[in-house]
Amino acid sequence: MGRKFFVGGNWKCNGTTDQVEKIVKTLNEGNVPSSDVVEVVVSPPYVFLPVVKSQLRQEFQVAAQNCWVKKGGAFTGEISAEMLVNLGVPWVILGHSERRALLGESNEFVGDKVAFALSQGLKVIACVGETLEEREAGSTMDVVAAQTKAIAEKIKDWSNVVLAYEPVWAIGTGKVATPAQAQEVHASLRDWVKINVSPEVSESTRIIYGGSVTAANCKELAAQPDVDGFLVGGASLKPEFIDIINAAAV
Ligand SMILES: O=C[C@H](O)COP(=O)(O)O
Repeated sequence: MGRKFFVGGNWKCNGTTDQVEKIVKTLNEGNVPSSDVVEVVVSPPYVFLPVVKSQLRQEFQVAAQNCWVKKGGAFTGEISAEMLVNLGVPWVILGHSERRALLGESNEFVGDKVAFALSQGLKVIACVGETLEEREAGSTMDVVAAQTKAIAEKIKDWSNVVLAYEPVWAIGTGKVATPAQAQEVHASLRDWVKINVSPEVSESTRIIYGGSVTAANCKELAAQPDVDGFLVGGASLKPEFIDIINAAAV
């Protein structure tokens, strides 16, 4: 199949310069598989991107946690895709559920952002996932499909996209999806992409899981055939992130 395992660390809105440098030191000293085996991307807050990029071991990459939906200009407080490219930041996380829920980002807005970021040369970690209410109502796959469709309608080339399935009820709650729950949604999502985009894109696109991933649960999740990696929040700030990077290594 050849989908390289992908581990993203989303630091969210955390850190001081000292803390960030400490995390980078831990990452730099960690024993991890070669970048041929695992792709590692860490996502500090915007303001720390330059320092992290300059200090981080070369085989690890950085991602921004968001970017503006179109070309920069009179958009106070926003950061444009062109600026990230200019800084040499290769990746951006888009559509994270915290932004969807707290900042009202709609499926369509996220689709537009993904399309614009790709057009500028960024690689995108695009997040989808259902709330607890939606899961309990049995609409998990409808929600995930609608979020993915809004992206699929706006892009043609999926080679620079990683899909992150992050059930909202599992984010920061310690309530991780079981390996079977994660596999079920990942397989359905891969199927959706096969039918609605193409079999090739479905085969090659990495679908990673996010939501209370820790050193303790990552191996079992990583063993699922359609789990191609992780997007880690809380645990990416801790030394156990190194264990998570090693999750797929046998
Ligand atoms: O982007 C990462 C996710 O929101 C997961 O966060 P968490 O690992 O703290 O649950």
